[in-house]
Amino acid sequence: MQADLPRIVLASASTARRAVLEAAGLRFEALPAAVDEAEIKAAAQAEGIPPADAALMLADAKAERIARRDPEALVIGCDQLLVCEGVWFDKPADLPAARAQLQALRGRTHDLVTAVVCHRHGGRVWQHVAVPRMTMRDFSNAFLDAYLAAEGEVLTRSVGAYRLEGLGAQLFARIQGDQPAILGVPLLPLLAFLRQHGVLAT
Ligand SMILES: Nc1nc2c(ncn2[C@@H]2O[C@H](COP(=O)(O)OP(=O)(O)OP(=O)(O)O)[C@@H](O)[C@H]2O)c(=O)[nH]1
Repeated sequence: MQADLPRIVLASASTARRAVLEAAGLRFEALPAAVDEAEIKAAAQAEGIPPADAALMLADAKAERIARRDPEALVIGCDQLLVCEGVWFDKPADLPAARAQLQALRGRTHDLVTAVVCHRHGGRVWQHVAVPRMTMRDFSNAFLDAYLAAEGEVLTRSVGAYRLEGLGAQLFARIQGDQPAILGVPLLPLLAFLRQHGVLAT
């Protein structure tokens, strides 16, 4: 790698996001951004801010937090909101909450409003929002309990209380959108920006 390329930092604690970018061959450092997401989400909803703008606000907050430490770095921030029939869902606190959330989502269609931003030299230099649309089967409680038992606590790290890249695929009747965006990173638009920004080989 040439010496003058910027350091890339992913402002995220998400193991799925990290895995998507590592698998795509990106070399970066992952640093979690200590941002009060719940507070920003609650304020955005109270002000009637649309989900895509709220997700961008959250992604900006994470990127800004990390970018302050090194203005030269290219900092990637992401955020994903789940919206089902106007209701915003969050990562479930525990397995019982995951069960309740999956019961609320089954037999319905929800959007994963997925924002990614890049910050450098003190400001946002790029942004993108992808909105995969997920239609869940009306699966049985027996199926649901078997799924929760098979996956366990890891489901509390996902906004939908599922992992598509595994057994979770059996929860769905239809998926509109690409898998990296569903896992939390609109990958191809981000890679295109990084090439255009001279960070990746063309
Ligand atoms: N493994 C997996 N994770 C998913 C899936 N769908 C959503 N997620 C995760 O759900 C989380 C969305 O919540 P966010 O608040 O955007 O991210 P986070 O986990 O808090 O991580 P930060 O980037 O540090 O905010 C992300 O970690 C996504 O990777 C999926 O199908 N599989």
